[in-house]
Amino acid sequence: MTPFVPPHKRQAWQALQALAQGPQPHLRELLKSAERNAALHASGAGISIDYERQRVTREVMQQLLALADESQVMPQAQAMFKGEPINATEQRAVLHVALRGSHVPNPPWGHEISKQVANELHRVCTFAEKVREGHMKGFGGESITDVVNLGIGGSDLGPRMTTEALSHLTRDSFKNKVRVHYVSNVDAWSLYTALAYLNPARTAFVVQSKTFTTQETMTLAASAKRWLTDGGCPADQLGKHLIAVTANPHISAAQGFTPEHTFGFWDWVGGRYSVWSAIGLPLAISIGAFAFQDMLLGARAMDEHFLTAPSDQNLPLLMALFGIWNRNFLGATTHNIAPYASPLGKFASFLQQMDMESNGKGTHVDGSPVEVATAPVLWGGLGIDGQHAYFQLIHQGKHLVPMDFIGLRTERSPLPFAAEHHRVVLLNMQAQAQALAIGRTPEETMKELRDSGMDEAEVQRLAPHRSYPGNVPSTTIWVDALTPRSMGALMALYEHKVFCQAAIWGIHAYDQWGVELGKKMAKDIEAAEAARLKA
Ligand SMILES: O=P(O)(O)OC[C@H]1O[C@](O)(CO)[C@@H](O)[C@@H]1O
Repeated sequence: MTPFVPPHKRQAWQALQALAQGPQPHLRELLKSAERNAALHASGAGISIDYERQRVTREVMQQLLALADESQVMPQAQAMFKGEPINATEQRAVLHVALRGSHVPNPPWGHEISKQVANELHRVCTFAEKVREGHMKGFGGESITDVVNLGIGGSDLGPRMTTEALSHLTRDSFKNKVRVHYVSNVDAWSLYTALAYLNPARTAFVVQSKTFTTQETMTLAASAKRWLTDGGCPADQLGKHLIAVTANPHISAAQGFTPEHTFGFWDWVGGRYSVWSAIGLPLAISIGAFAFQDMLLGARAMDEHFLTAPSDQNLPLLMALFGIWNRNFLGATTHNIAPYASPLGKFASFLQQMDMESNGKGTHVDGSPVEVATAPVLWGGLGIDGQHAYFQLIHQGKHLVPMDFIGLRTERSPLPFAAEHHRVVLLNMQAQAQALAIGRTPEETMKELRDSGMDEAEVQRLAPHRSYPGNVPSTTIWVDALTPRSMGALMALYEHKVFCQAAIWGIHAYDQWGVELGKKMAKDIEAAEAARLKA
């Protein structure tokens, strides 16, 4: 690879700047070309994207793709898949992709890693099935019926989000006798409300922490042990109720977690990319080992698509490029994620960590300050609910908010009238995308008001309030149906999008030094307080 050049010094970046400063056709104009619209679609791994509502002309697309080339995005991706230490500030490889490819012949990351991954995956899946079948017994010999996940950030958001997205698939499963709960917040109410109706004799805790030093999680784990002993569990039987998932098993072992209840992963798995590892254990308990492995296969399918699809058909790369165009050239400071499928209610929260903890950076890989914008503020939630809450701002406010609409082509809920619900959901999604894109001019508004019989003075008074500037860019992401496989592909799509953007911005996506200062200060305050009490 050639020496690092900051993004704004690259030829394609400068060409894009010139294009952005020139006359920009409104989406209303761009969308008139049926030929253009027909070309702006791509698909792979069971997912397709429609991007005719991005504010891109042929010239812009050419330069965006040239920028990806000039930024050596794909050689950087190959370096990641080969296990090169691309997380340079922590001197680590970044191999979450290996977690879903242990079956791949001749893996670029090497057979040894695949072997380790396959072994641990086997342990996780076997254990998850044992719990689901009621063979995990508590101190009184009764089966465990409730599993409480204690973890935060990447040790919570991935399994929590996917459990909500996919557990409906297993609701009727005769095998699953176990409910899974999640507690991330160290606020006592959070633990109290999760435990209020649980029976200590039938409850197990999965303490998930890559480091096994996170203060919030360790505080929750200590209280969980206390709750168990207060509930009658003899101290020497606590191990029956405690499971550790960590990359630091020597720390969990020192705290009494047994080897058979300890599941490992590796320092080359970033917390926010760890749901594919043993961190997925509560999800596997919830949806079953088979479905969990299916999710891994979906992610692997997206990995293959990412590595092999040509640039102009490559979903993660295209989504990264639209993000760069909107952020760096059209000046959007935020980005909204709007799933139109209620099981994806926590998807935006999951992506917030993935995107903002990865790319909320201000230093280039060579240590120089970044002079262009990096990750936008990513936010969102279920589109249907957003329509009746914050979409007002997106339609008429002063922020430009590019959007990802996520829709399901088929919906499989067992309600007999589900098709009617799905129809209403999808027509709303399509209407919002179109309304945001084309808007409604004052002239069109006046005509509509006049046609409704309104008198002219009222037409003049109301038209400015009832017009819409439009020109809000969006991508519509179509998922065939919500299954473990498509979920895996969708998550991996965003992971690689984040990777591509970091590769173009020239920043490290896989460290998170920004979160450390606050942690250190909390420790300093704690130490000062302890010293004051001792004095
Ligand atoms: O799994 P751990 O080590 O408890 O860390 C939890 C989370 O905390 C962070 O380090 C941020 O503080 C995240 O990156 C991570 O996912």
